Amino acid sequence: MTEDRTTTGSADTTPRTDSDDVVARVLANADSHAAGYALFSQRAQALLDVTDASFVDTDGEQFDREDRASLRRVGGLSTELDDVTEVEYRQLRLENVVLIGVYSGGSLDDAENSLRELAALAETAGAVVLDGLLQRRPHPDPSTYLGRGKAQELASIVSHLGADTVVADTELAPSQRRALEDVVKVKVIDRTAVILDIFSQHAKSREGKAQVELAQLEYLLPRLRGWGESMSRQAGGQVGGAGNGMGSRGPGETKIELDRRRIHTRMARLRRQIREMKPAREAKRANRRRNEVPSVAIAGYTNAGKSSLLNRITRAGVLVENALFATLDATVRRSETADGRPYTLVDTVGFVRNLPHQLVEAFRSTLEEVQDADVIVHVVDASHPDPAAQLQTVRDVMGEVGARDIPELVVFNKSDLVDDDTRLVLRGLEPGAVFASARSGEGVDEVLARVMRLIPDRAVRVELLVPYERGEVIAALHERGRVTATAYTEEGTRVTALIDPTRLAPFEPYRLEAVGLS
Ligand SMILES: Nc1nc2c(ncn2[C@@H]2O[C@H](COP(=O)(O)OP(=O)(O)OP(=O)(O)O)[C@@H](O)[C@H]2O)c(=O)[nH]1
Ligand SMILES: [Mg+2]
Repeated sequence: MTEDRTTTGSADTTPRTDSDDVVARVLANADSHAAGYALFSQRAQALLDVTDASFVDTDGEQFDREDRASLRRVGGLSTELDDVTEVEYRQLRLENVVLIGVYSGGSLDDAENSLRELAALAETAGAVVLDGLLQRRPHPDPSTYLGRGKAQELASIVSHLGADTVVADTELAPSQRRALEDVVKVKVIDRTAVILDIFSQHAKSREGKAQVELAQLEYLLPRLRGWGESMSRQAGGQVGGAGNGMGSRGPGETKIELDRRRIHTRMARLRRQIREMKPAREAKRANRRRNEVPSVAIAGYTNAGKSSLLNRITRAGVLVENALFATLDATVRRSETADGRPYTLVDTVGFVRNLPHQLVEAFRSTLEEVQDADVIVHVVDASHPDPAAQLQTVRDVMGEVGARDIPELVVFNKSDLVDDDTRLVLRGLEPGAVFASARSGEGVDEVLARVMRLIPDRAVRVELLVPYERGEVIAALHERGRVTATAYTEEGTRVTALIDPTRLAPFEPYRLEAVGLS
C-alpha cells in the first residue's frame, strides 16, 4: 500500500525526541505512525508493568471509597515535572493515573459510571488506573477544577500512590489544567486527550488517520495559548507594546504565531486530503449498492462485544480486544443467510458518551456504513451498569446521522454474565431484544434467524428450461436459490425458482422469455 506521506527525519517511534518543540513533534509523529502523538506508552507494556495482580482486573469497582485503601500501591516512577507549562504533549510514560471528576446534586451514580468509563478509556490507552476521586460541588472550580482543598488532597494521594498523571473526567480549560498541575505537581490531562490518544493509536485507514490527526490539531490549537503566553513573557514581548515587531515576520515573530501557522497549514492539507478521499469511499459504497448485496451493520456502545459477535457469526478473526475502541474503522465481511442470500456484515466503531466534539466528524465518517445499512444489529452489553443510557446514546447519534428508520435488532450481549433478574429488567427495557453471548454462543442462532428475516428479500422469480444433460445447472440452482416448482417436459426440466439477482448470471442462458419478474 502506498501512502503519500512525507516522512520526516524524526519519523521513528521512539517516545522521546531531543526536540522540545511540541508542535514539531506532534506533526512529525503524525507522519510517522498511527496519527499524532501518543500520550500513553504501549498498552501491552503498561499491562506487563503491573506487578500487583489485583490491578490486572480493573473493572471499576476500585472506585468505591472504602476500597481505596486496598488499592494503594507504591508506584516506581513518579514523573517530576520541572516545567509544568509544557507537558501536554510531551511523551511521558503515563502508566499510573488517578482519575478525578466533579458531580453536582443527585447524579452520583451517573458520575461513578462516567468515571468507570474513563477508567476503561485510560486502560485502553495503556495506563494503569490507581484511584478515582469524585468531588460533589455545583460547578467545577473555575481555577483548579476541584476545589482548592480537594486539589491539595489530590496532590497528597498522587504522591502517595506514585501516580504520574491525573485525568479529569471533563474537558479542562487550558488555565485550569495549568493551575491544577501547579498544585498536584504531575501532568494533568482530560478525557478528550485520552480519547484522542486512543483514536490515534487505533485508526487504521488513511482517512481514519487523517480525521484523527485533524481532531488532535483542533484540540491542540486553543491550548497553544498557554505556551504562547509564557513564550511572549520569555521573549520580553508584550502584545500591543512597542517592542519587537508586531507585524514583522521573522525574528520578532513569537513562537506561538509560528506554531499556529504551521498547524493551520497542516490542517488545511488534511482537510484537502479527506475531501479527496471521499469520492473513493463513495464509489466503493455505490458499488456495493449496485451489487444489491444487503448490508447489516453491527453498531453499539464501545466494548459491547460487537467485534466478538461478528467473529461468532463469520469466524472472520476481526480484532477483538478488551479495550474500548478496539475497532476504529469499519470492517466489512461477507456472509450468507440460511436460505442462501448473500449479505455484508459491517463492524463499526463503538459509541461513547461525551465524545469530544473534535472527534465527531472522524466518528461519523465511520458511521456512513451504518447509514447505508439495510439492518442494524444494535449490540448492548447486558452486564453494563447502565444499559439504558447506552441504548439512548447510540440511538441519539443514529438519529443524527439519519439512520433512525433502518430496521434495528437489539442484542443484549454478554448474557453469560447476567442473572435472571437482570434479564427481566432488560426485557422490560427492550421487549423485542435477543439475549446472546458471543462467548458461550447462546442466542447467536436466533440473532442470525432474526437478521435473516429483517434483510430485505430481493429474490426475483425466474423460470428456466434446462436440458436433461445439464443436470449440474439444476443442482447449482438448488444451491443458490430456492426452487419452488419442477416439471419434466420433452425439452428438459422446467424449474421455477426464487433467486437473488446477484446470483442469476450463470442461469441466464436457460431463462424462459416472458417470465414475469414480480
Ligand atoms: N463474558 C462475555 N464477554 C464478552 C462477550 N462478548 C464480548 N466479550 C468481551 O468484551 C470485550 C469487548 O469485546 P469486543 O468485541 O472487542 O467489543 P466491541 O463492541 O467490538 O468494542 P469496540 O470495537 O472497542 O467498540 C472483550 O473482552 C470480549 O472478550 C460475551 O458474550 N460474554
Ligand atoms: Mg470492535
